[in-house]
Amino acid sequence: MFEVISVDKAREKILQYLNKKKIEKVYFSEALGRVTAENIYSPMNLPPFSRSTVDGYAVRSSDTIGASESLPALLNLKGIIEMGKSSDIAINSEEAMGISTGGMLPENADAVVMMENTDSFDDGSILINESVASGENVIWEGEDIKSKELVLKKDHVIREQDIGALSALGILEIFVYKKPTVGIISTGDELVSPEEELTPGKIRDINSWAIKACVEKAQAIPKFYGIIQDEQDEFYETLTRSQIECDLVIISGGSSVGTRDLAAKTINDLGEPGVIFHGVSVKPGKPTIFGLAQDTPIFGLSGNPVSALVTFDLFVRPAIRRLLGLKPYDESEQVSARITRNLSSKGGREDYIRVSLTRKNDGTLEAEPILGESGLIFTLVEADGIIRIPQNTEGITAGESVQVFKRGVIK
Ligand SMILES: Nc1nc2c(c(=O)[nH]1)N[C@H]1C(S)=C(S)[C@@H](COP(=O)(O)OP(=O)(O)OC[C@H]3O[C@@H](n4cnc5c(N)ncnc54)[C@H](O)[C@@H]3O)O[C@H]1N2
Ligand code: MOO
Repeated sequence: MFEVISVDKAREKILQYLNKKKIEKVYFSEALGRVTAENIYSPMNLPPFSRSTVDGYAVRSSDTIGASESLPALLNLKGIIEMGKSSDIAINSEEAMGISTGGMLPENADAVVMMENTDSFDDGSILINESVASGENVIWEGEDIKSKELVLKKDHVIREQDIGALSALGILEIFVYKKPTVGIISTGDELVSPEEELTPGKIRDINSWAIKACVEKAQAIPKFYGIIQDEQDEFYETLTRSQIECDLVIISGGSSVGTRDLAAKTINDLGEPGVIFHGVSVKPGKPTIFGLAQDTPIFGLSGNPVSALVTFDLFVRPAIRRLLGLKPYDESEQVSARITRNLSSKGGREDYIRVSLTRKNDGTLEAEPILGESGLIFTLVEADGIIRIPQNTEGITAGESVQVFKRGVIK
């Protein structure tokens, strides 16, 4: 039998071995949610020229001193600045030019008077009914960011606005941490693929597909290695191939200690350091394995689909997030809710209970436990999340507030 360690210890050990992030270049518009692997500096001033923030007249502010509705300043209209065109005209003393919001300020102008604060006089001149200060209604060249200034720091998670900023600066390619390729192996003589007809004793493969979806959701790239039989040579050959081709490998099934359970043995057969731990004091997911073959992290998850998915969240997702340069645990994935029933738990073990969530009229959430064996995928289909009963408690009482790890979108 295996020796179990706590969930915290298991997570600590996993992260200890996951410190080799790879880097790749991506097109800026594909970078949402990725993490910068370099400091990015601006190649230019933004805006590249001083711009008006209103529709009106570009002026020299000194020409408007003391102007008011009762005593307007009369300025000569030198023309109109067209949008998207460079203005090489300069204004001189007592001159103004028509300008639109975003238009390029003519040379010598340092302010813009809003249209509504002017009156037309004749074709060639305009009355200015207010005085404007230097810089009023203007964004100066480089006011947003200056050439060589830091745009995005290394280890920054790229958001929508960052992509807009990269576009503004014409920064087309950036270095980010590489999306890990994750090998997925399902094991078991009883498994067939979803297209196949079932014959007695067979079941369709759940884990390959559910884990593939988990991997995609975690922003990594899944790579299927199919269903392999509980047979040593095939297992060894597939694991060797996947360990070479992938950044991380997930095996489901064969994690326990039965004679057919080949995962731990095969990970050890692949060489040093082999299995790092086998067995975690958690339900479901007790037989979880973590090991390394030639530096490639390998997870052996239980064949029971609910265990496989719960332990993916607990152990594999933090590992993938680490390789992507993200913080291993994302607290935004949790919400608080009130539990509707008493739940007991064996001390010395963390229990994860599936729950369905209901939004009450007062806006709070209620969590209803869904009990059942970890082989029952529909207990997870009906669930909106999972709650944790900590290792050193004997349960939770109805009405208590609990943290729910979301497994889906809360309606
Ligand atoms: N004598 C003991 N037996 C078991 C123990 C134990 O402590 N002593 N632990 C049980 C627990 S808890 C778990 S969890 C499982 C772990 O088993 P394995 O990881 O070795 O997985 P398998 O035996 O291969 O499969 C378990 C179960 O899941 C089904 N399965 C497997 N793969 C898939 C798949 N891809 N899609 C759908 N279903 C799958 C498989 O048919 C089995 O029913 O061990 C218990 N036994
Ligand atoms: O530890 Mo098992 O994962 O309860 O089904």
